[in-house]
Amino acid sequence: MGEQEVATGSGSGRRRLGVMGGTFDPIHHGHLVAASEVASLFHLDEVVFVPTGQPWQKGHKVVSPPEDRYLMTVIATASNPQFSVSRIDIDRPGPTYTIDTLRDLSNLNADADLFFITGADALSQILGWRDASELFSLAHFIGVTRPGHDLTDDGLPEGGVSLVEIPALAISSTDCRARVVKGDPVWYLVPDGVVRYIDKRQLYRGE
Ligand SMILES: Nc1ncnc2c1ncn2[C@@H]1O[C@H](COP(=O)(O)OP(=O)(O)OP(=O)(O)O)[C@@H](O)[C@H]1O
Ligand SMILES: O=C(O)c1ccc[n+]([C@@H]2O[C@H](COP(=O)([O-])O)[C@@H](O)[C@H]2O)c1
Repeated sequence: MGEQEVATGSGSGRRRLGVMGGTFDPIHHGHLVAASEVASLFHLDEVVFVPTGQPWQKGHKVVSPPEDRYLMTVIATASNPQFSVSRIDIDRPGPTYTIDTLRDLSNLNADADLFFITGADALSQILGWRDASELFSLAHFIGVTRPGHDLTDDGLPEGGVSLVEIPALAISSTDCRARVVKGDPVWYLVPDGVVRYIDKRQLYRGE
């Protein structure tokens, strides 16, 4: 894709599918704003949220069951007709690698160009991901600003990555979990339905 086509899709006639991968433990407004901003800036037709199955780089941390993270993602995205959620990573056995996510999504969406959305922190780790050099042939990567992290495409293939500034939300899942442990509110950091779901399932209480 040329620069103009990346930005607007002009001339390709193909569907433009955003992919927002994450552990989403829990999903919060930082994730949702990132997806919404990129959808608007890059004229995406849809953004599919893909909760990880087994996030291998978070192996040292306790991660909530995939089904809980999937359901919170469904609850958080349900009201936006442009957003959907995929089970592909939670249904695939073994550790989750983005190379598999993108291969599966491109097989399922042969009519679409893929745009993988990632925060500045994740983007800076990408060269350590499995089959990193192949990732850029399957999707265009869009790195978004995140408070506390430098956004850079140093070392990444030219033309394979776009960097965009989005409204700064200093929210992390780590902080949301810590707040629940302390009994502090997570209202307005995560969608209302996610606050209720965390409470109903008593998530993060034992950490
Ligand atoms: N506040 C935010 N602003 C922009 N991007 C974000 C923000 N929070 C998360 N992201 C991006 O969303 C994707 C999924 O993130 P993830 O589910 O690991 O959330 P997290 O808040 O980083 O979680 P944790 O604190 O548990 O590491 C990553 O690409 C991450 O960089
Ligand atoms: O492919 C990899 O090796 C790889 C390593 C770490 C993270 N990722 C992906 O990056 C996205 C954000 O991951 P995380 O762990 O920050 O929630 C998510 O889609 C992960 O599957 C991918």
